[in-house]
Amino acid sequence: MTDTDDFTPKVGWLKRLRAGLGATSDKLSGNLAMIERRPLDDDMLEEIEDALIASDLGPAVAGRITAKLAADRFGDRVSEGELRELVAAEVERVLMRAEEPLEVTAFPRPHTILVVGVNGSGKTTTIAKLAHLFQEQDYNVMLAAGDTFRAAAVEQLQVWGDRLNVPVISTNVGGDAASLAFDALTKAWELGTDVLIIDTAGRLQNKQGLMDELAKIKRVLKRRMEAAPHDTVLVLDATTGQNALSQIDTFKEVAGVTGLVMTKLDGTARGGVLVAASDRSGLKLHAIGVGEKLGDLRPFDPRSFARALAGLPTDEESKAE
Ligand SMILES: Nc1nc2c(ncn2[C@@H]2O[C@H](COP(=O)(O)OP(=O)(O)OP(=O)(O)O)[C@@H](O)[C@H]2O)c(=O)[nH]1
Repeated sequence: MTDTDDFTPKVGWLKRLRAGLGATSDKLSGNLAMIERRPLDDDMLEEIEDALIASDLGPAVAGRITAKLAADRFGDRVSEGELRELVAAEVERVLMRAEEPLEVTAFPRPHTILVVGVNGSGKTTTIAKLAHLFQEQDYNVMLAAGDTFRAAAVEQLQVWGDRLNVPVISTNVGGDAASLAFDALTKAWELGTDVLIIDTAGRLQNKQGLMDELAKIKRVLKRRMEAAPHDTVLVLDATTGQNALSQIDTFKEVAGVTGLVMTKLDGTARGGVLVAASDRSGLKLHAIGVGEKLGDLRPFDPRSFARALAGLPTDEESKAE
């Protein structure tokens, strides 16, 4: 461990979540402020729907919120606060269905997690953060540097492994990712390691090549352990906005993704895309990232997230007042 500052964020998770979502909730508020101009009519409903879509919540979520407004409040003057409450309730409903932390359930061990995503999505950092989360729960962890195309990716994972005091299995650049994954699984099995997290390449420019490689990794893992990988997690960068949605479609196809992690929610006004992504994909949402430190990635409480996104106090904050 070289730098404890990497590990411990200085403020609590709820504050970090609110600060992280600040730009997103400011944008939403800005977009919705026009509601107070006049009573709710058809044009106003359309404007609200557009504003919700412009806030990245997605057409389906936007449609449900406006339909509810139309049914319950047509002709009324609705305050911005009331509208935010309605947004928070719908966002909470969507995220309640999706939220599910990664659990170490495999028996025998190791619980094997394949991590996929485009280069630059924050995959490597996310793997380190997940390892840290598991360590906090007293599980021991092994990492496999399966992005064998980029020396920098292998080195970066190795640096995190050293910091976390976690073994990193790697091979030479250009080496076979599937045999690396097989070796790592064998080693983790022999050592009784609880969790094996496997990094993968993210070269979307060669979709067929990537699909073949990920399919081969899975096939080879299954030869060693039928149930592996137990999770195939797609890492998404929230700052890419709607692009994240097309990445989900692609990686569902090439990798059989089972769940999502969304990073960099602190660096963007486009955090609403988390809601659209969950609603549209039906995938599990394991954790969100709101900063660069190891403690900045967590499973999350849908209600607190929804209220912070809508710019409303969370239950905890209301109680503290
Ligand atoms: N602000 C912020 N930065 C993050 C978050 N997650 C990752 N990052 C940063 O994003 C940058 C890219 O992350 P990496 O993990 O290095 O991703 P990469 O190596 O570019 O891409 P991969 O090939 O996917 O590993 C790093 O500087 C991370 O610290 C987050 O939740 N918030």
